[in-house]
Amino acid sequence: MTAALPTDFPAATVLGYPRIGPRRELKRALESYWNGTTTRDDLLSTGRRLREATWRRLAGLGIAVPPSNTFSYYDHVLDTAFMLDAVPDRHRAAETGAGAGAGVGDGDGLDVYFAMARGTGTIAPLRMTKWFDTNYHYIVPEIGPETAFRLADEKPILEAVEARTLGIATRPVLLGPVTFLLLSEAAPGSPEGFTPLERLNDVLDVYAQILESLAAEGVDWVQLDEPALVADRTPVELAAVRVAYERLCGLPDRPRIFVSSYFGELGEALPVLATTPIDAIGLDLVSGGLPADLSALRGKTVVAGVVPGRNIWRTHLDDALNTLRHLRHHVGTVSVSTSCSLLHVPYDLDQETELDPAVRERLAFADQKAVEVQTLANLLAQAPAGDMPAPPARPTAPAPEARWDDRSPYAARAAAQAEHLRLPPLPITTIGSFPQTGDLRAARAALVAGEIGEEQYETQVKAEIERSIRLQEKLGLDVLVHGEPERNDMVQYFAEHLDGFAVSRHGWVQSYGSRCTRPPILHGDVSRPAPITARWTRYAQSLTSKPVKGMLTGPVTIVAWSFVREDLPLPEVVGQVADAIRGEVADLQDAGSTIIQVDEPALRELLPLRSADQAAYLSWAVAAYRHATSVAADRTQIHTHLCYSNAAQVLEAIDGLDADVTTIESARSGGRILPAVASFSRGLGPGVYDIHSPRVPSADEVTGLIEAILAVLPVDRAWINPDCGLKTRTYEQVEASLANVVAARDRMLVLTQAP
Ligand code: MET
Ligand SMILES: [Zn+2]
Repeated sequence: MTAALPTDFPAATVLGYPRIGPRRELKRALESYWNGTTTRDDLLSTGRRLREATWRRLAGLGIAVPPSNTFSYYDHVLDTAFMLDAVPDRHRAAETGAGAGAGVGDGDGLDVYFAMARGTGTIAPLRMTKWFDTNYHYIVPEIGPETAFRLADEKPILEAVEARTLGIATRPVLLGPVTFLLLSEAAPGSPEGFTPLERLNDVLDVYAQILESLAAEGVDWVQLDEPALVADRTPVELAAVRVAYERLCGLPDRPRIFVSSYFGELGEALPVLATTPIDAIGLDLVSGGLPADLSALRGKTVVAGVVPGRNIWRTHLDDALNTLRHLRHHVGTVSVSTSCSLLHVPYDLDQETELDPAVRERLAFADQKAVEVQTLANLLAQAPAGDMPAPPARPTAPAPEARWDDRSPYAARAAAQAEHLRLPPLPITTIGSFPQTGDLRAARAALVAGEIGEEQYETQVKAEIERSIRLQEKLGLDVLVHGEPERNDMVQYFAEHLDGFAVSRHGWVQSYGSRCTRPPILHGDVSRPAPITARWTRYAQSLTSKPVKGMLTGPVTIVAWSFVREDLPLPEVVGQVADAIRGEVADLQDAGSTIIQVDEPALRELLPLRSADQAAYLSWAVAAYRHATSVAADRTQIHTHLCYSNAAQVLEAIDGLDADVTTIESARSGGRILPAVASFSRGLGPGVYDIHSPRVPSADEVTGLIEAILAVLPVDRAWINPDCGLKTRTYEQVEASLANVVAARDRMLVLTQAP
């Protein structure tokens, strides 16, 4: 069957939509499936219901042809790897009798799929890392010279058919082949110098097959997402773009091809893409400006991303309309869309009945953005033809001058701290949070609902602090934490206690798999009306003679994980938050804390995608951190913590934070960061326990990781700790794992101190 004559691209569209469910239904369905309380059929039917609700909702809001295949049981990059059968051998073993041809689309392959995402009792998962400069994490596929690609999962086709059965025509969304390969890493054992992009032609065979099947199902348009093209790309990579789209466009029977780019400007990739025969091209006109030369786009449908897809402020409709009119004048055919998928914003502002109306009226969530897109398409249709000067680009603020009071040189601080703290060699610490028990979550919900009072809640928080302190003492850890039981989330907690922030009730966005965060809304000037954390740390310290670390979230991370006002330059907003955190450092120190940790796990996340912009960012980000921490006296030991990041890219900046001790995720990626951090001149704790998985590492395994650390770091600067906080684990897992960490460290000490 050949596709019917394809129709024009819809006048208004969104590039994607949240998938976790308006009430996080998918989160619940996944977690209960994983812990065995519900069946696979329960999970599959939740998936079906959420997809149907999405398509109906978008159609109801005026999005005539909503996107499909934007749903995922875990992550869309993982879906793509699975679809292509890029399944590492170690995960194939997790197959529970489903046999070859089992997909996620039909549910048969779910166990292998989840093994890739989360590991099993014995098999390590694939690596996970941040999706461009967002707080969403994707699973990193492993591709080798031998990976045998084939169409193993028909999910994109099944979803399009599923929607059509409901009477809704959709536009299937696929991760583009070039971005897929650029985000993949070489499978272990690949020859030196191999890059996954070398496998482009084989991957294209499968994409060709999918496009042909979609055409046969009567699909008019397919969307191929190529966000990797907004970062710096080599000539070889740009040539791959040409190869990919000439090949796919050359298929005799195919849907029309829309290539969307987002998170920045296409730059030198634009002329390459524009000279392939693709039918439509998507530009993110929120994070980037209009291309200087619009003539290259003539003859294509330009899908103009003028409605911000990843923040929650209303669109400036006048500016957006002017951009659209200018674009239409110069290129001809223009459709209106969001700047990127709406995956990164919450569902519906109408659910937020408790928000301050003055803040609320400035906001738009996913559903409101769909309406904005539709509104703009109508305004554009009514607007007379003719040129319109495009609104001037938002001025980029000059980076503020880096200012902080320097602490003494590290050697002097280290001596003062050694004298004061008297820690054993290879000290063991944790990253801050201890398991958030069901009881605690229930108590917090009861407090919010007014069912229990502050006092009762506080009693329960104190009981949790005591429980974690007792456990840490029993296990023999050296630097304790209070466990953060009073914090719902490491950013939201601070937002709730600082002026200038609002918090939403249902504003969840997916972070990874079933995990969501509820980013606070930073809408005004930030200040600290009263001290926040010192009293909890002081209480924990009253229970033990071991040092208890004070625990703070850094200014960059607080801003990175919030929705941030647009009317002030980002460095200025971060500077305001740094001031508030500096106040907390001072308070903790005054309350007797000898060790204070200021976490910056999001340091790399805000790193601009283009290398030309990176140095300026790193300099103001580092300055903010140093401003926040430099109030510490020499003998106060400052720790920082980073995770989820490809930290290698920002090592110099991490060093520039000048923290006395840096703890960093490492176990999850098998210690591959170690060679790069060996040059660190201060204390360093590469993680020896991957807390993302329920697995308990054996003492032997941890010993191996400590050995690898000591191969690159001197004993007197090495710290032993997990990869990240323990809040997502159970007490049982944590106790068993940390006991093995202590056993491994003790074994190592005997070895290193043997004569
Ligand atoms: C994502 S980094 C987490 C750091 C925080 N202190 C915790 O342990 O939860
Ligand atoms: Zn972390």
